[in-house]
Amino acid sequence: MAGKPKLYYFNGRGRMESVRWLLAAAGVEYEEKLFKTAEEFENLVKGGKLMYQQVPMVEMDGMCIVQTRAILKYIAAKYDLYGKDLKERAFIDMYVEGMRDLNDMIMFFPFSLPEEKQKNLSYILERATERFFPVYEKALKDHGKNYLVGNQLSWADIQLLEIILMVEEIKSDALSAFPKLQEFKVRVSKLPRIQKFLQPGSQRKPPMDAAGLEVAKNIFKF
Ligand SMILES: COc1ccc(CSC[C@H](NC(=O)CCCN)C(=O)NCC(=O)O)cc1
Repeated sequence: MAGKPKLYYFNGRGRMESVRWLLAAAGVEYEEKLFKTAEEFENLVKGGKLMYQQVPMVEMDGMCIVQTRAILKYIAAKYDLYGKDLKERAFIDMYVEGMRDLNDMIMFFPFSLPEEKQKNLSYILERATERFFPVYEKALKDHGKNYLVGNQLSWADIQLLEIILMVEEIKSDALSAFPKLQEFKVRVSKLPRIQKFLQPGSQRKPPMDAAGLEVAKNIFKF
């Protein structure tokens, strides 16, 4: 019997948070190997398990999977969160890739120069509310079902809830013009596995703060 997946990363969201969300939505328990220092990370690199000497890395099913998209695709396919056919999979990919574009803007925002923070924040919110959220609002409206793709929960729904909550951390009323997204957020947040992941004390990580940023900079030598 294979053991639980092991997630190798630092104690922050970074590029691993979407993996945490997807495993939680799949109902899969996992262990975290959270390194705190550059030395610990270098020892992991020396151990030879990192194909490109980079993390995130997820050890599962006898593999050391690296590259966040590769990890997410494997988990989505394995746990029936990747649509029922190629066309559904294509829509899931289109949706999650757009969400990744927005996620990357938010993920790297803490690295903004002080004099650019306000400009960058405005840019993130403009893109979220003018480019990305309208796509998912329309998709929910046109599809007329509870989920973005097909008639069951998929990776795209999990990623959408994650990005909605991240944008609301920046601007709490970000969904004010998106009634379908508001309904979606309430509905998906109530799914038992998601509800459990959203509870305090879960393996979900908080937004990056100044201390966490310094840890990441020290580990990865930004
Ligand atoms: C707060 O947001 C972040 C974003 C990224 C990171 C660093 S993730 C670790 C990095 N991995 C990658 O760049 C993977 C890219 C694959 N396409 C890493 O392992 N850096 C070490 C190195 O590149 O040598 C930390 C906090």
